[in-house]
Amino acid sequence: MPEQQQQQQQQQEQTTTGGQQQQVKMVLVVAVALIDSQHRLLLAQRPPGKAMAGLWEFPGGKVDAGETPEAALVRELQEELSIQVEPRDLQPLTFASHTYDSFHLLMPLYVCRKWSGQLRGVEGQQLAWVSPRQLHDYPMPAADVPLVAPVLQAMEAGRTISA
Ligand SMILES: Nc1nc2c([nH]c(=O)n2[C@H]2C[C@H](O)[C@@H](COP(=O)(O)OP(=O)(O)OP(=O)(O)O)O2)c(=O)[nH]1
Repeated sequence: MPEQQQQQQQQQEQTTTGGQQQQVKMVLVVAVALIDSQHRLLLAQRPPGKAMAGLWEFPGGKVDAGETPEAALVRELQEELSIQVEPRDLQPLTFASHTYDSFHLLMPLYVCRKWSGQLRGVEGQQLAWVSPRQLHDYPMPAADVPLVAPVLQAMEAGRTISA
């Protein structure tokens, strides 16, 4: 095997088996940019007592073992917001890949414009419907910052399509 290829393989093995490299705890979270007919985005505030309390995030949560990201998101939206979403109405938009102090977050972000049910914060979390202009007034977790531009684009695209 050529030396370069051998080095690449060794690097891969170290990353996947732990080898000499530092182990990374990878956390898979799935989240949604829920956009309503007035082109506003739903943000949820992280409650007191949790990590990053007070920051505004995209609704969602951890993907359980054996679950697809879409199934996890459908479940989380039912549990957190009491709404029903069809997997086909979840459009992949972008993802976050961010290293926090104690874990690495990998978070696919979907856009959803269609749901049923009466939306409410089931866990008592504060919710806000936010216009593109207001979005910068809502402090978000570090991982979410690079997602703001694509989300704004999706909000604007919806406005153009429905105009
Ligand atoms: N749902 C969501 N989570 C986010 C966003 N940005 C971000 O860094 N996260 C982080 C916060 C948490 O560490 C993790 C979400 O998992 P979670 O909601 O199940 O975790 P949690 O800390 O609220 O609660 P727990 O179940 O671990 O007690 O992802 C976001 O926009 N939406």
